Amino acid sequence: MQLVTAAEMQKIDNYTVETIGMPQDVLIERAAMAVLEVIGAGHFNLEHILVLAGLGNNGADGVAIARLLYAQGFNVSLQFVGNVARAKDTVQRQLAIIEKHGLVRAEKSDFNQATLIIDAIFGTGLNNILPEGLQKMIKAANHIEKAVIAVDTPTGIDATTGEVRGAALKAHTTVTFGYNKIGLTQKVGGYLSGHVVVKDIGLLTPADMTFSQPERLENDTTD
Ligand SMILES: NC(=O)C1=CN([C@@H]2O[C@H](COP(=O)(O)OP(=O)(O)OC[C@H]3O[C@@H](n4cnc5c(N)ncnc54)[C@H](O)[C@@H]3O)[C@@H](O)[C@H]2O)[C@@H](O)CC1
Ligand SMILES: [K+]
Repeated sequence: MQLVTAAEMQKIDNYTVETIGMPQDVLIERAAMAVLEVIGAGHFNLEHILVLAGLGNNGADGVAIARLLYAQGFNVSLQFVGNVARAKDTVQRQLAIIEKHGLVRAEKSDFNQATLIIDAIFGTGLNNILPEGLQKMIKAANHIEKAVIAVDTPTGIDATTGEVRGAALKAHTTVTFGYNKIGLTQKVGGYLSGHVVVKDIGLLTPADMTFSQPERLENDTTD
């Protein structure tokens, strides 16, 4: 299996979108569909699904996931973390769709009511310690031990090193896109990611791509 750093994943994302010309919204839709597959295949309690979304592409995946769940008739709440006015274009486009679709954003989340939490706050774009308010929220969410599915990476885990950036939302399952990330296999990140499922969403790798960590065979147990 090939493991990648956050920077390598960003290079692959950029190549797919900028060089190949795959629309980002297509990748977001495929990412959301991949997460729905994992939700459907698991034994999660789907009575009340809470989607926590950030302001970048990880958040855009989250809005698309909430929309697909809503369209299937699930009881879903979508809550943003951060000021939506500052969200990336990809998020704004997803928001414009759900507005017409009828899914209303929740102003405040009730963790106690949720039977499943979808973590789409930060993914491979995480580059700093989490804001203090978010750290508090994450610690409170970890405390009540709800089932969490992380989108691409658990929020707060550095995808390259597996270190916790202030606080991290513990996942039961992490659905990661394209390649598994080194940080989801090492240190605390390995534990907090739970069961990691790698999903193909149509990302394309440049032919001359080099990776910092050599590919390992599935049954290779050497370090
Ligand atoms: N780029 C693409 O083409 C695709 C990206 N995808 C998703 O997009 C994610 C990466 O998206 P982004 O690069 O937009 O990044 P994120 O959505 O992970 O983060 C959003 C932004 O938050 C800011 N940020 C980082 N750390 C912060 C901190 N500690 N406190 C406050 N703000 C902080 C950064 O400006 C970052 O770009 C992936 O994990 C994946 O889920 C998928 O939708 C597939 C396609
Ligand atoms: K996430």
